[in-house]
Amino acid sequence: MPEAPMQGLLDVQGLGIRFGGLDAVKDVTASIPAGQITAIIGPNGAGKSTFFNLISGFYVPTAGTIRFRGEDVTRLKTHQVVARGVARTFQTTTIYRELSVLEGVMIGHRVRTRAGLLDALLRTGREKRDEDASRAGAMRALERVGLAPQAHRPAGALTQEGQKRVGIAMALASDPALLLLDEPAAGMNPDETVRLMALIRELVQGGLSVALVEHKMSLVMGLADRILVLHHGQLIAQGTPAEVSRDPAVITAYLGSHAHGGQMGQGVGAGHA
Ligand SMILES: Nc1ncnc2c1ncn2[C@@H]1O[C@H](COP(=O)(O)OP(=O)(O)OP(=O)(O)O)[C@@H](O)[C@H]1O
Repeated sequence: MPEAPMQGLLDVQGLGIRFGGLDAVKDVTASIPAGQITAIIGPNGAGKSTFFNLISGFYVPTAGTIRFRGEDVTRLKTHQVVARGVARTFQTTTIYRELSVLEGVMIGHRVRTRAGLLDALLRTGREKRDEDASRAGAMRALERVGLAPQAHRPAGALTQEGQKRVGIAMALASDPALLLLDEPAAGMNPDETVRLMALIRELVQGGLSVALVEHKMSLVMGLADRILVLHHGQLIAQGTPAEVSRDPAVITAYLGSHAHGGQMGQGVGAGHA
């Protein structure tokens, strides 16, 4: 496959990580463009989560480079990557049920950025100094996900959909340029999924760039501008949803995967692209 031109918001070159004898991600060269929605897909065990953990600074690669806005961020720690404008959500968000939604977003954000959990909970000097800025950032983030009116409710009182939005607000509170969403639609019903897609589109229209890992093909095909397809840790295809869904290598990869063959098969045949 020809190498992708290095002109994205985030570029990876020859990216790889080995666990023991296994190449979970191998020699991936790709770009995540600015102002678009990029989906990372692939059958079970393809390396999607690992790729995500690499580009968000949770894992240090054993090969290759990661550049964000042209800067080499390959070996930076997670909070340094966040500070440069990359933030991620998690499949399951830890909600502090007794705290207000606003406090939860503030703490969730701080834990992943500068102050540690103890700083945040014990309100050390550093925590207090930054609290006002943090509160304002958290409030802006809640506005962006439509939760401002619920800011002072206990987080545990929100619906599951509301709690998912809290997870997105936690990531947005650091005001990222690139938002990484880890299976955002997991556990959502079709109506909730449609509302989530509308929210992601709104965020992108507001200037954010988004990359997501997602199993739900209806969401991927209906939302993504660009798709990267991983299989056995390697990039086997990239392109628009229409291009990727008729790519023979992609179809073969999914058909060969017992767990997800049917799912991708429906996506390909149902004309979502
Ligand atoms: N920390 C780790 N240590 C050892 N092996 C790992 C680790 N993380 C992932 N792997 C292995 O790397 C491969 C890729 O896993 P990964 O979770 O990235 O795939 P995935 O595409 O996200 O899968 P799924 O769709 O099932 O979530 C798998 O074989 C997995 O067992």
